[in-house]
Amino acid sequence: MDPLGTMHFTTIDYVIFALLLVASMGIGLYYALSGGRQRTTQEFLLADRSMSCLPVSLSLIATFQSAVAIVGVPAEIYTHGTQYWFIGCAYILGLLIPAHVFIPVFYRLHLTSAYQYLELRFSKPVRICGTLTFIFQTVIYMGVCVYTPALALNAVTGFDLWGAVLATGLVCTLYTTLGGLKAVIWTDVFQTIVMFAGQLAVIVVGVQQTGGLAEVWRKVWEGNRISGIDLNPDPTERYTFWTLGVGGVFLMLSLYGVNQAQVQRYLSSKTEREAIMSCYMVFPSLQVALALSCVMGLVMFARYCGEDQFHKIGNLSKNEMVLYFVMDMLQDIPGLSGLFIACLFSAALSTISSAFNSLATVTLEDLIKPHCSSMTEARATLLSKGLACSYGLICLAMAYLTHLMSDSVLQAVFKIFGMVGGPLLGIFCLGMFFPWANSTGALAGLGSGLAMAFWVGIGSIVTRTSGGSAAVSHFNCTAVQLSGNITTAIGTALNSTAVPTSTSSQPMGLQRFYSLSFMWYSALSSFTVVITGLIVSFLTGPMKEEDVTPGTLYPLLGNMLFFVPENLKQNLCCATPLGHRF
Ligand SMILES: O=C(O)CCCC[C@@H]1SC[C@@H]2NC(=O)N[C@@H]21
Ligand code: NA
Repeated sequence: MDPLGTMHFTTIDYVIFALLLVASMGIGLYYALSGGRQRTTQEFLLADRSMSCLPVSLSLIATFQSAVAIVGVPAEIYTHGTQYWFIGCAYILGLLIPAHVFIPVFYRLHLTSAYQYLELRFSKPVRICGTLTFIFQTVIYMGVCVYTPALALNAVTGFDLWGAVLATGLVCTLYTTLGGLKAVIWTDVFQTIVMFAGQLAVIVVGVQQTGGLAEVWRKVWEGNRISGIDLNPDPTERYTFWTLGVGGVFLMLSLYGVNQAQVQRYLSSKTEREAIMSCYMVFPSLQVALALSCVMGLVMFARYCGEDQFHKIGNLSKNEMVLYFVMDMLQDIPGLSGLFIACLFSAALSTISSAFNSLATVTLEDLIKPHCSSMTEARATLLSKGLACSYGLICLAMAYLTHLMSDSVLQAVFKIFGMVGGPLLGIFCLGMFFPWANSTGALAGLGSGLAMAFWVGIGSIVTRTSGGSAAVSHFNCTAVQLSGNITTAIGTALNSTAVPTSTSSQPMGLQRFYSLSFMWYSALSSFTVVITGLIVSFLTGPMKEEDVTPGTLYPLLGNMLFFVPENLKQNLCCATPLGHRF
């Protein structure tokens, strides 16, 4: 094992990587030539609303489990310990609320695009703004998802960067354009299995090569990587139980509650019950995905924390050192490094294919169809295929911009979701829970939410203080004092990889605002939307409940007071309109 760039793939590794691409293409072709042969938008965009909960739930996971998590989470655990694992607590409410609030409303309105809701509840301009916001968020996100695996691979194995980006982008564009949502969902199922297998392989081999479970646990424990629950209420602390467990709920709601890619999967289910079941089934698999990536970070720590190992990865970027670790573990076992490469690209493919398909859906449904209602079904389907294809090419261009991103892609993605997904969550909540909200209020709300989010987000990037630059903890995992020169080596390495330790004097005023943890962006921006939306609605004449389109309100109060008898609720304020019992 000598320095970087000399890790070679054997033929079998390339074969496994090629097999992943061929299998994905095969599924795409199968759905292009079977069933209705993708001749209607109902089939191309919604899989004929015939899906059952198992494939939908695996596709829901795959959509927001990209190479960013596969590479970024282990790097996070390695450098800062297991505090991040507490995001698992956000999955409970983060999936229960979508299952019992958002899915029933969207499913009973029989929508195709989530943003049709905004026109039904408010007006067409609100729908257009929602759609454009979603397109902006998704185009940036998928650029990061394509670039991350290719960049990390290239740095560690010399794997041709643009060859990988092109191969991934083109194969993905092809099978998404050919096979529609059915192909995207079933390739997601296949790719999720490959993702889990690849991570498991690294963990098993890593534990075995680091001296077994007991040895790994001892090193991890002595290297204080196991973080206890951090109840620090300071909102500028990057990851605490509050930023992850509570801030994370808003992040999950913006993704699993109102994001078009996920809503489309709920709508493709054959019944509302199947859609709700798929949301429930996401919970265990998402916990497994989180556990795999966290354990991978712990095994990586145990492997390299020793004084004799650290020099190998001391000067690598976070993402590169994860790939180095993987290649270090799997290099000598034929095919396993190919399996992990397939795992990395499965993560990327399953995310960007969902992005292409959802982008094509909203562009057709929200931006094109309303202006040419006379379009025939065949033309509409052809157009949605053309859209999926053109979004694929845009994605490759976005991939190029991504290498400007900050070192931690995980952090960059959380910021994108917080800054753009948060305001979208806010506008849907404004519509569903507040009957008085009108479309002027909704537009003002969305605008203020985006302004607030971009103010804190850009501010944090400009002043490079997003979420308080936590000090990088020490790497020694043995109680034994390190000999002089090695300590220097570790110290030097730390300086090159360490983020500047948080300044002793707490930042004040605006500086403190900019150092708000990015995990609070979703909550902050969605609250801004709701509060501004309500104020502007009351100022411009609030709507009356009877004027609101039926089925677009979620009787929050009515359902919270489920224990109050119906007749009493009738003459109170918040009767649950019969037939809309959620
Ligand atoms: O694309 C990625 O993998 C990074 C984004 C992660 C999005 C959120 S984080 C909580 C939930 N768990 C996941 O695996 N994805 C979503
Ligand atoms: Na994915």
